[in-house]
Amino acid sequence: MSVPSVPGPTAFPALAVTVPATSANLGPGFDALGLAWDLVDEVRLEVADEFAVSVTGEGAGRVPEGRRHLVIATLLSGLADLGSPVPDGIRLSAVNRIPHGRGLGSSAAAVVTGLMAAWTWARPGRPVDERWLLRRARAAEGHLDNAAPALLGGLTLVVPGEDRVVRLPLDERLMGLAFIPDGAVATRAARGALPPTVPHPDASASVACAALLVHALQHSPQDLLAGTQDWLHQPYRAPLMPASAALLDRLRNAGHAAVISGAGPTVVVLGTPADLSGLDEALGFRMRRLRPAGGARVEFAPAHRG
Ligand SMILES: Nc1ncnc2c1ncn2[C@@H]1O[C@H](COP(=O)(O)OP(=O)(O)O)[C@@H](O)[C@H]1O
Ligand SMILES: N[C@@H](CCOP(=O)(O)O)C(=O)O
Repeated sequence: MSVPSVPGPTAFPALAVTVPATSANLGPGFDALGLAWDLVDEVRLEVADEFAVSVTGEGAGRVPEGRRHLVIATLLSGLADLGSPVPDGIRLSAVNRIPHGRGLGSSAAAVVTGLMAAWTWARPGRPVDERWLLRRARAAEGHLDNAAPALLGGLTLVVPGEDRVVRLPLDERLMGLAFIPDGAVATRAARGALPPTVPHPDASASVACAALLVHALQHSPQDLLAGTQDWLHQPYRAPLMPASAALLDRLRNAGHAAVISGAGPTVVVLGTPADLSGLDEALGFRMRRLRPAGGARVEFAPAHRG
């Protein structure tokens, strides 16, 4: 079946999409909890005669160009899924701030960007269908704990077995401090390091910690250290990121609620401004203060000139 071509570029207004970085897992909430941060990718998209990609910042010169660029590939598959005409070309220009392969949800941000644009082009004026977007994001990513906060902002919980998400309140004092290493670890490789089963005591301790973590994030920062213990993924991934694992241990032994962000290798310390003050630089890591942020936004943009 051939896809109908578009009547003309004016059918697809130029779009500006912003999507935040995210920390998935947050310790014991593997594939379930996620938090959006004020570190944002900005992408401008418009229909053109061919596929053209221009990236500044993170991933510049390294991400695939043309149809294989993750935002464009997701946008095209989203349009096709919605039964929309698919353009012959797209011009994408991106200002990327989310580092790639560091556990801060860059790929989920790219997927959410493409899906938000697809929805806006295919269903102009209609509020985004959250279930559709989450279903497509799960198909692309395999898990929803990054895409959910990237879409909705704040703290989110993925409902098990469903393409549904609950947005949770967050203590207003909560902040993060990221230690971002120079080297990347692909999420796919980090998922490959996980065992098929875990001991029952580890699973039951994780349930208690995940529940305590939600309580701590909502009302009780003093419980963050106890609530961020993890037995499900961080220990198994430590050999892939020894410097991050060592930093994690050092910070936790000093009483800080440090976790591996997503699949790593970034380490994020959660806490109030007072909890995070006085934390020192770590060799081989750059530090970035993070504040919780809102979710994805899409706006009409002026057409490209020249
Ligand atoms: N903004 C982007 N534009 C194009 N490709 C991207 C973008 N962000 C991520 N990617 C792709 O996703 C890969 C990183 O994904 P992943 O291993 O899941 O790590 P992360 O923890 O950063 O999401 C990059 O190497 C790149 O191929
Ligand atoms: N739950 C996932 C989260 C991956 O997050 P990312 O930011 O590293 O892509 C996992 O732990 O595999």
